[in-house]
Amino acid sequence: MSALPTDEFNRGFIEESARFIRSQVPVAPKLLIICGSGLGGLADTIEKPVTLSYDEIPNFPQSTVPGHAGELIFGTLSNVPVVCMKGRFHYYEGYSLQKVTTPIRIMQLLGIKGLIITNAAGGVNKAYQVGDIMLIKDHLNFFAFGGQHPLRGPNDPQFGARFFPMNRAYDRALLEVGKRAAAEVGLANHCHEGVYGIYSGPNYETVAEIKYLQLVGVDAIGMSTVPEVLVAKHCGLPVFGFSFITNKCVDSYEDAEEPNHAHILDVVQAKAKKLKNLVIKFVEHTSDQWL
Ligand SMILES: O=P(O)(O)O[C@H]1O[C@H](CO)[C@@H](O)[C@H]1O
Ligand code: HPA
Repeated sequence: MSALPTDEFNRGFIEESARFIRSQVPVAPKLLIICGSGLGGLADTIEKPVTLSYDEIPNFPQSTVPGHAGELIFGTLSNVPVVCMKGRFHYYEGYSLQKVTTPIRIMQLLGIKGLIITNAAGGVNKAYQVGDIMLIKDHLNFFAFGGQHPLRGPNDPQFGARFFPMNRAYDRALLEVGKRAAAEVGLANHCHEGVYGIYSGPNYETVAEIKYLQLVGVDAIGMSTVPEVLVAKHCGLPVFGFSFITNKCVDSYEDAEEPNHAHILDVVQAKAKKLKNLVIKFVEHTSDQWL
């Protein structure tokens, strides 16, 4: 009989990874920070860092995308024990949605109390400019409309309930803190609240697809984040997320501009310091919640 995709998502499998990490890391993390494409520099701000390479950890997926180093960085930020994932996994890499999201479950077993999730995304909303940030207030999960879900298969009630709400997936109070933190680091005029849409990739969108996304209310489009947020919400973790707008999506046949991953990484690099400061401020303002 062929294995269910959930075989790689079950408790025994994930516990093996968690046990290994516990044996290597002096302090259990309270907060997980997932770094989007090129955003690995967010981990530079972590104090007393301890690095584990993904290839050392049993059952952990491997990063295959440029701009995703493939390392876990443990340490503290504003006295909060954190772990930063320098490198996330995407469905287009060939991983199942279960595999893409196993790190969330592993970190939940290690005791995290919340998730900060980041990504590089294309600006679908015409008002968004390259270099802006969008605090994620909601998402459109096109995978789910097609019946693809990381939680398809037997439910493990020790992680969460079979059926669970997503209408407040992106914590409203944390979003307000994010807004305040953005203003404090000088991003007030470059900060939006919006809806993230997931596209499978690996190609960027066609003009017709961008026009469709504009119609259905997507503000920024990327190829990640949604699966991780689903699994985080399933196990009860509050989520704060932001997209960094690396390119304006092309919605006209007259426009010869083409999105390009190397360029996207350069754009992130240019704003890296402000984004780091944003995360530092956010953790500073919310530290009591995680300890
Ligand atoms: O979502 P992150 O991992 O930031 O990466 C984004 O950047 C890549 C495309 O340039 C895609 O993987 C897209 O999802
Ligand atoms: N589309 C999809 N994913 C992306 C984009 C985009 O325009 N920019 C960065 N990640």
